[in-house]
Parts: sequence; structure tokens; C-alpha cells
Amino acid sequence: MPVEEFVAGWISGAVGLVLGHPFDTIKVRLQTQNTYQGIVDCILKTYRHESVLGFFKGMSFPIASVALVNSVLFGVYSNTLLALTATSHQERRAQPPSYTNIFIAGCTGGLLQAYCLAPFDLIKVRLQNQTEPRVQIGSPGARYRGPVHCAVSILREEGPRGLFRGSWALVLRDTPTLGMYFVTYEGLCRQYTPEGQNPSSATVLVAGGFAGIASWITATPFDVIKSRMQMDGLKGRKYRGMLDCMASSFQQEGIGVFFKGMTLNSARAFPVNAATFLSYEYLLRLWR
Ligand SMILES: C[N+](C)(C)CCCC[C@H](N)C(=O)O
Repeated sequence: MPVEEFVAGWISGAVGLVLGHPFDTIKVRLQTQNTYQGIVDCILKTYRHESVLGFFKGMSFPIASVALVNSVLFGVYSNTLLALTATSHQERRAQPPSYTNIFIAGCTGGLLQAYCLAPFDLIKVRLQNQTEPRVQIGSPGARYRGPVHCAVSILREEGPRGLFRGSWALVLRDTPTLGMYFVTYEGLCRQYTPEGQNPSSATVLVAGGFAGIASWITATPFDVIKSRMQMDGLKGRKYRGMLDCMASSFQQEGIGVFFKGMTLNSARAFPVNAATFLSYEYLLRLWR
């Protein structure tokens, strides 16, 4: 099993993650709290109350877990393609796999990474939603003192299942959209690369960026539901389940609720995924 694919997936994911975290925090707040008027209002309030550090809340666990999550995504993707088409990463330029196989491999990678991601993502969302200034973290104001304290408190107060709240929505969000992610990436690379050659860095950046945007746009409706389910349980249970969360969000806020955070998801997706694919391709060529 090509181990490099896993390692490349990890490092490239970490690079992308740091770049995109501030966008992600604002998005999560807009999706789950109704106290902000919009993106600019949320940025200003966060900055005023919590300084620049406010934008980086909840980042340490994602950095630690991106190793697992991204290496599972890219590793499972590539090894599923290997099983389906009997070609390794290096051979795929000369013998390009069909889009159906790319889609199936992407969905498989997406499904498995969603399970690894679920508890880390939940802790990230809970911490991102703590709007107390950082100096006060640890004082009675903020509920969670940090990622470990957050994990332990959830386990104690909500049980092990509490850590997997929203994981159904996460699986539905990530399985088809990560299939699309790789199809878009490969499609754009092929379009702009002479046959049999490796795509240029510019092509990788643009294809990676648009793959990110395409998959995040389609993922946003389930992303909203996922974030709300993850916050549910903090102050008692509001929703009976995912369908109830969808129905009551829709009833109270209309169809627009499913598109909350779409602009930010797309804005974040371009740099994050351009950097992710560029470092991924670069590392794999380096190790060849
Ligand atoms: C499928 N969906 C669009 C939800 C996630 C795509 C993940 C790609 C990358 N790790 C990122 O954070 O942008």
C-alpha cells in the first residue's frame, strides 16, 4: 500500500487548514448563532471582543487530527483507485482512470474520513462558538477550557454518543461531495494538461481551488445541519434528530438557512484546496 499517499495527504491538509481557519470560525458562528447581521458584523465583533486570536479558536485539534483525516481521505482515495484500475498515482497520467472510478474512490475516501473527522469536528465547532475573550478562558465565563477539557466534558455530560452528534449529517455532507471534489480536480487538470504529462503548478492550484469550491457549495446545506446538530446538546436537546433539525430550521428561517456560510465556505475553499493539492502533488513527485 503506497504509504507516501497518506503522508502527503496529511502535510498538505495541515498547510491548507491554517490558511482557512479564520474563514471557518466566522462561518460556524454565522451558521449556529443568530446574533450577527452578516459576515462583516461577525468579523468586527469577533475582532473587538476576542482580538485576532478569536479567529483561531478551536484550531489545535484540527491540526492534530488533520494527519488522520486527510491521510485517510487521500490514502483511501488513491488505494481505492489502485484496486479499481490497477494503476498507481504515478501511472495515472499515462493511463487516466474513468470519472466513474474517480467518483467511487472519492466517495469511499469521503465516507471513511467523515467517521474519523466527526469527534474532532464537533470539538472544533464547540470551541469556535465560545465567544468569550481568550484571557477569560479558564474563568467561569467560558464553558470549555480547551480541546481536551471539551472532549472530557462532553463524554461526562453527554456520553460517548455526544462526541458523534451530527455525524450522520457529516457523512451525508462528505460522501458525495468528496467524489465530486476529485472528479472536478481531475477533470480540470486533464483539460489544461497535454496528454501524458504532469499538470503544471498553476493548473494544480486552479484545479484544486475550484474542486474545493464545487464541493463546498454542494456541501453547504448539510454543513449547516451538521453544525447545528453538533451544538445541540450543549444546553439540552432542541432537535429530535437530523430530520427534525432540517424541518425546524426550515420552518423558522426559510430556505435561506441551508445556504448560510456558503460565501465563506467558497472563499475559504479556494486557497485551502489549492494549497492542499499543490503540496500533495509536489510531495508525491518529490518522493518518486
Ligand atoms: C466535502 N467537503 C466540501 C465538505 C469537504 C472537503 C474537504 C477538503 C478540505 N479538507 C477542506 O477543508 O476544504
